[in-house]
Amino acid sequence: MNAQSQSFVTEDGRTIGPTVLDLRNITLRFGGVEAIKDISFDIREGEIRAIIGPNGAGKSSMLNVISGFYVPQEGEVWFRGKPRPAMKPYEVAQQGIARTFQNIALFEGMSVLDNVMTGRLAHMKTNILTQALWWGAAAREEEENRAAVERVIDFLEIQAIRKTPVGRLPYGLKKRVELARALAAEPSLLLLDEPMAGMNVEEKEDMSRFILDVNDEFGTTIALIEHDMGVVMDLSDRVVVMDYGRKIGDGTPDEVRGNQDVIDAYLGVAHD
Ligand SMILES: Nc1ncnc2c1ncn2[C@@H]1O[C@H](COP(=O)(O)OP(=O)(O)OP(=O)(O)O)[C@@H](O)[C@H]1O
Repeated sequence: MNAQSQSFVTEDGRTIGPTVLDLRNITLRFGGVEAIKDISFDIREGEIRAIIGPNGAGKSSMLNVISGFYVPQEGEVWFRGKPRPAMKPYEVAQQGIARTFQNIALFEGMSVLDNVMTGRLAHMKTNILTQALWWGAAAREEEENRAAVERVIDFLEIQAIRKTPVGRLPYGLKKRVELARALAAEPSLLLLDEPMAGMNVEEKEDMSRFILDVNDEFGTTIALIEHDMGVVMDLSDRVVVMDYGRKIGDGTPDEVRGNQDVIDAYLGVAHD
């Protein structure tokens, strides 16, 4: 058994499983700009893994590599023990990876329920032809999709707004609906791009609780980008720190807090 297939226990007694996603020597360029420079790190089953760093460090680019939106020029993405070929984002979604976006990407004119329902697209197997030929399968699938969506709506406590058009909701609730849509896909790996951005303290507390509950109840592995250091350090099992496209730190919140490169580059400026 190699190190990547072993489990370990975190500082607060949580068991983290084997490696789900292994990023190996990833380099991503946009023309002359190297957004990611030779970065390697892994994400393990059941953990909450944060990616932090100053503006422009390359965090969103990294999340886009993981979600299949960008294909790196160098390096490999290994998923569940196999190198992942270049894939379309919907193929990545079919592998059980779902995400939310830095700038909310919902259908503003549609109801909360319909928005969350779009999260089931990766699960929809029947097409118009099979629906016409075989009503039974289509009806069963529709029922499963509805049930999954209702579970998520209950879990995230958004029953009261299920019929409300998303455009009428306050910002914090929109972020929660976006999380609901990602969860409706029943992902095994959930990617959250700044889930607390623009939220007030109360909304951040709610979102933190939901993220922890998702991880706890469904065992969902979570990778998140977040600027609020308090939130990151409270939520995460392990943290990767990026700066100017490079990885400058990787470890538990305590290890990262004590890393001089991180203090110099980032934490030191904002936090004592
Ligand atoms: N589509 C793109 N085309 C060209 N350059 C890009 C593109 N996306 C990102 N970059 C550049 O890559 C670098 C990393 O950007 P990225 O958005 O990944 O950083 P970030 O850490 O997520 O920043 P922030 O915290 O501000 O969101 C930046 O120099 C950015 O200008």
